[in-house]
Amino acid sequence: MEYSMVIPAAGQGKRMNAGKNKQWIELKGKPLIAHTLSVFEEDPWCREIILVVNEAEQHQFHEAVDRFSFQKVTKIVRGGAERQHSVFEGLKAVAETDLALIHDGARPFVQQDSIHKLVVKANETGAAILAVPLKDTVKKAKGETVTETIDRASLWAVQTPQAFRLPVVLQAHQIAAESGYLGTDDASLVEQTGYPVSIIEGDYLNIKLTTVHDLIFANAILEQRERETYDSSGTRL
Ligand SMILES: Nc1ccn([C@@H]2O[C@H](COP(=O)(O)OP(=O)(O)OP(=O)(O)O)[C@@H](O)[C@H]2O)c(=O)n1
Ligand SMILES: C[C@](O)(CO)[C@H](O)COP(=O)(O)O
Repeated sequence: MEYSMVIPAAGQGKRMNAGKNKQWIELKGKPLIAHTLSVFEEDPWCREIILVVNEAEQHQFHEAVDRFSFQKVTKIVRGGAERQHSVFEGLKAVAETDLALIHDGARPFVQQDSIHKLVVKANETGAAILAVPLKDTVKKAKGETVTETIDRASLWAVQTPQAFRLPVVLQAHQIAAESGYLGTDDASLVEQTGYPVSIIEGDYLNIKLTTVHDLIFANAILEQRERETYDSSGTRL
């Protein structure tokens, strides 16, 4: 089962407050975006990657793709003001394919088994997302006063990749662009069309690096994975 991958990386990383696009923050000596691209470069099911970047950094992204030899990056396209606009530009650049996946450039830790479970489901249903059950209680508030506690039994923390038959997600983006609807994920646009979206339980380690605190978790995850890959004598397992 093959898929095309759209990776939006055209944000500014404002909440990270690093003074640059967080995609260039180095983890173990490698830029964040390179960690994310490696996942799909190494996935045999991934047939092409469309990288969506901001205009000011196009050259920098081309350099990174060459430096790390990301052969599957077939196009680097310009994003837009919002994540949704960037994704739409990426989808328009996808070559004819059955399945299009969309994955945040800021999520470097998604693992192949989660991706493949998602792809199998999306092949069946036409639309599927990765998510994890919420672990915290969620409340609504008006100012500093709680107004409602939401039953968390049916709540999920949504991740990416999100996987869709290409015509389904392209049409949803087209409709949203015409109506001015702005969603925080691509599945919400598909839901707006009435198309059912399936959930596949993912992995809590598939975090999105958004604020500086997430870098602590990121380095801990990398340390843990290194320990799993090498034994105490430094021999690769
Ligand atoms: N106009 C935008 C905004 C976001 N993204 C991408 O969408 C992913 C998820 O967005 P987010 O984590 O919010 O990244 P930023 O928008 O860069 O962060 P911030 O909101 O803190 O500025 C990121 O890989 C980001 O680069 C994008 O391609 N185009
Ligand atoms: C798409 C997403 O990662 C799903 O949780 C999330 O909505 C992206 O939000 P952001 O504010 O654009 O990072």
